[in-house]
Amino acid sequence: MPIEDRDDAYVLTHALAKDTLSRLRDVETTQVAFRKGLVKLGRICGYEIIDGAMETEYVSIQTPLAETTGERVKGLDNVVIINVLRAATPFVEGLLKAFPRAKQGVISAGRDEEAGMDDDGNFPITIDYVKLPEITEEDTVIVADPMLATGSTMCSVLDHILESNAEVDPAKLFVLSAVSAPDGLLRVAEEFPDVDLLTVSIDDYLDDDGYIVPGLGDAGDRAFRTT
Ligand SMILES: O=P(O)(O)OC[C@H]1O[C@H](OP(=O)(O)OP(=O)(O)O)[C@H](O)[C@@H]1O
Ligand SMILES: O=c1cc[nH]c(=O)[nH]1
Ligand SMILES: [Mg+2]
Repeated sequence: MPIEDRDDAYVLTHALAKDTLSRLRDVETTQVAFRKGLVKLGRICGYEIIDGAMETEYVSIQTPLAETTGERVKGLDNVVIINVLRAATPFVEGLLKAFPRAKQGVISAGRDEEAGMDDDGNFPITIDYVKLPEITEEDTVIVADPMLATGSTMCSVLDHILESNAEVDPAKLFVLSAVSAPDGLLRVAEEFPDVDLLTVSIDDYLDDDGYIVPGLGDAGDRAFRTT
């Protein structure tokens, strides 16, 4: 089974996802390789979500030689992908290879690193820009952000998504990350019990600056070559 239920989250265990994440973790990985790795990981995660969480239906097909029965994935037109700027941009580029017809939303969210974490381990979050598509009851919504650390960003993002769609519950709501910290998973699960958390790795802990250890450093800085 490529998706394991680990209590805190569902973990995507595809060997290529682990391989790709290991390359992303390496401090020697260059900006270009890092960005390409996030794209690749997004594509693998997309395929795994299709395999593990979406249904198929039988369809009748006429090949050049005979009539036969084929299988198609249901609901691919009812997928919404939310890109949490900025680090999710290459990750979402990969996801879109699996869900090319997805509706897309964008939320620009940043941790106030200067203010730092408060005593409860949360960061102040600045949300600058929100543009979301309409979300319907048939939709599978995937909120993508490669890093889930304290969970402060994701909780703010989910507040915005759910407030802007207060009348409608989507069929499924996934939070997809590459690397998660136990604290962040717990916080999102407590505040949003109806959300399914998907991740490639649950790492060990957060350091005093709110970085995931062992983690991969600052995903936005590594992908965009800022410091
Ligand atoms: O769980 P949290 O403690 O909120 O941390 C996770 C957030 O931190 C990073 O974004 P950052 O604020 O560095 O913005 P960036 O993507 O522009 O680099 C990351 O992409 C997440 O959005
Ligand atoms: O470890 C972390 C934590 C937050 N954001 C990142 O990019 N990395
Ligand atoms: Mg960053």
